[in-house]
Amino acid sequence: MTNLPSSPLTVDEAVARVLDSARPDAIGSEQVGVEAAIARVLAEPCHARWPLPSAPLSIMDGYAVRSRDLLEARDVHDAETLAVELQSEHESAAGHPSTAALEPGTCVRIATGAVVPAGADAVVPQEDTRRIELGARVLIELSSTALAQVEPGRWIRPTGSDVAKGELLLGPGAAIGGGEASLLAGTGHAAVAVRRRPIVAILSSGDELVAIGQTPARGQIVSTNAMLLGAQIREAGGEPLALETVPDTRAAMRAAIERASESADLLVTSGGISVGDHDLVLPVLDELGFELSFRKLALRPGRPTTFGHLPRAGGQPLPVLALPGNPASTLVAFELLARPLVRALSGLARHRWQRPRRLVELASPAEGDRRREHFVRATIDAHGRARPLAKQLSGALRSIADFDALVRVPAGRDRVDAGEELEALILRE
Ligand SMILES: Nc1nc2c(c(=O)[nH]1)N[C@H]1C(S)=C(S)[C@@H](COP(=O)(O)OP(=O)(O)OC[C@H]3O[C@@H](n4cnc5c(N)ncnc54)[C@H](O)[C@@H]3O)O[C@H]1N2
Ligand code: MOO
Repeated sequence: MTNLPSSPLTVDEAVARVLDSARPDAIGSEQVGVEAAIARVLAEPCHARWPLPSAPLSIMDGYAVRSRDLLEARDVHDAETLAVELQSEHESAAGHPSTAALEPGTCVRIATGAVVPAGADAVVPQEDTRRIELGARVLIELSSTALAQVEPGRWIRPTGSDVAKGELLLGPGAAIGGGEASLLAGTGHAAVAVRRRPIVAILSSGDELVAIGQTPARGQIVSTNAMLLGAQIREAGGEPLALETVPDTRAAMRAAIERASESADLLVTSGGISVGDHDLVLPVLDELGFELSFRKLALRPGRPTTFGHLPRAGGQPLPVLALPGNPASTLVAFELLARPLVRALSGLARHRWQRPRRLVELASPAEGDRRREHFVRATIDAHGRARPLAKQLSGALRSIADFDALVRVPAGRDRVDAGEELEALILRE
């Protein structure tokens, strides 16, 4: 049987315990196409298979030149402008490099992104030139600006200047977004090894719950927590596994937990974790050999939040976070405890497990709690100030809709006045 600790843990202590127990290495990886890797976590180091750019490329539309010619005219002969012959048959366009080497005293037309031909070592932008037609010949007159600015390498991206061949692109734990996928794909990775998404089983329980779409009878409510948790799990990078809503019977609860234990990397339950006669989550977990880590937190909303591990024959123990059923308690306790755990299990680098926190000024007062830290749901206005929602009861659906931040009112403060600054977790910008 589970022993109750004398004083509840603080949120920070509880988060540390949850994260210390995380075993990300128990979750494997899979090979996916690079586009499918977006929003996933890289599992292995990736090195560039070729340099970028793979040849010297022009940064400007203009003319590829030999800088020696221009520097000689400028520095030796004091020329203010210089006309060079255009090799009009050897244009270098993007995807169509010129194959001819540039002769002294000549230039070729070059487009942005096109390969600089052999012999050329600088580009002169088109706007610093004038085209002169002399019968069949075309001369390009390079202006005084062009002469003043020219130097070897001017307006050219050298081979490997973006990425060298073999360079480490990204390491294990990197979060892959569009930019990272572009870097990988552009250097030869059409497929990459990503971490498997942790499977998070969701179990909601309660005889009062009816399915979404049904009209609840008196005393019944629509079961919304599984959907809420599904959204939070996906946002955290996990894969939700929704178990059916179970009635308040030991047999049904036990069967659902055993099913979760077969395939999940984490089990999150909502409801049935308080001290009522019908609160069966902990008794059933105990029947199954639950190893308790903590049973209660100095957290509002979310006081009865419970965490521990269920042994599994021949495998890693299953971490179980039992969240209170009140919707705000479910949301806040998931955000504070389960989200960092899902991110840890997903293989993300440690500094990305928790949300960044920042100080916000209150635009209106926030209510506190004598014994518990209060995570107040608040909107953030255009000036970055936090305005707590009017309703903060943990059972109020109004208290979890249309807010931007969780503002942290320390335990022991009854009220914090407008104008004061508090730490906040920004959930949406
Ligand atoms: N004597 C005590 N009573 C309570 C205590 C206490 O310390 N001593 N703690 C209170 C606190 S704080 C909370 S929070 C709740 C938590 O209770 P449970 O986790 O056991 O949750 P339930 O009783 O099952 O449900 C609470 C509330 O949430 C609604 N609910 C449940 N599941 C869902 C769902 N899937 N979708 C939407 N809403 C759900 C449920 O209908 C209840 O209204 O305990 C206090 N009591
Ligand atoms: O902790 Mo309960 O979650 O306040 O209502």
